[in-house]
Amino acid sequence: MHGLGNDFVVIDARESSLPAMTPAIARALANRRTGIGCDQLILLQPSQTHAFRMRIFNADGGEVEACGNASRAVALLHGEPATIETGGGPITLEPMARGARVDMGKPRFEWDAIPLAYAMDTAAMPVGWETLDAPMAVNVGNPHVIFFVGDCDAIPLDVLGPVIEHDALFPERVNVNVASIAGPDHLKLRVWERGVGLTLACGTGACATAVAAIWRGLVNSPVRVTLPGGDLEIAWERGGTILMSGPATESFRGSFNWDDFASGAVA
Ligand SMILES: N[C@@H](CCC[C@H](N)C(=O)O)C(=O)O
Repeated sequence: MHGLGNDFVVIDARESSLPAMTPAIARALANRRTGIGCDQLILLQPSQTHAFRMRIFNADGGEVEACGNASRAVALLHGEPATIETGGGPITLEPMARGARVDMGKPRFEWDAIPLAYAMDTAAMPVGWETLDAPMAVNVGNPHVIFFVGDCDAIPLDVLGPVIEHDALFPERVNVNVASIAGPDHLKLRVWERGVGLTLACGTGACATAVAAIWRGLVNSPVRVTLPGGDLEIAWERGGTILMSGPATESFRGSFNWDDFASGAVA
């Protein structure tokens, strides 16, 4: 499945049992040369507390807390409204024609909730990397840092993204967003995703960037966020939860031999 070109292998194990997923197996499945190939591996499993549980593994094999685009894809797959469990907290899915609306929960702004390595004002961080400075950090289930720039297409995100992702300021690493204000209700955004790299779209990046722009009074809610893969609409009022709406697509259904990946036969 994919959301705006951010693509996923979704394994539906809600009614079947699987051997334990490991970072090595996730990495092997995500490998575009020798595996199936995806930005994120999504594993659906039973939940004790909610309709089901969505686990997310980045292409580097690391398990993470949230994925906005996959949430819409999973809403489409599930086909009816549901509140589900994720590592970043419960989220509510509402499928729509060719996509979904997702209540992503409340953003967090405390420095230790991002998390950062030490205390600072997360709304105007006194830090910078080359031409990028004074970002805002927001946790929307997963950690994001957001830079507002004149022209986000002019930023060498392929160079600065990995440097910022791995900076010691971010003990759990970070997703790096560069955004430009395209109008009072419109943002343009590019994202360097933690554990993946440049992607065509990042749903949580769009949520975090919209929240940061609304917080700073740069745009109104709802705001259209244009990513390289297409558009999302994000609505957020101070104190409230984030509503994300946009498309999702099922590309194909298939099967694979688990043992090929588990044994290391497929790197
Ligand atoms: N593509 C995702 C975000 C996936 C997780 C992220 N790379 C992280 O490490 O937190 C999205 O659509 O939100």
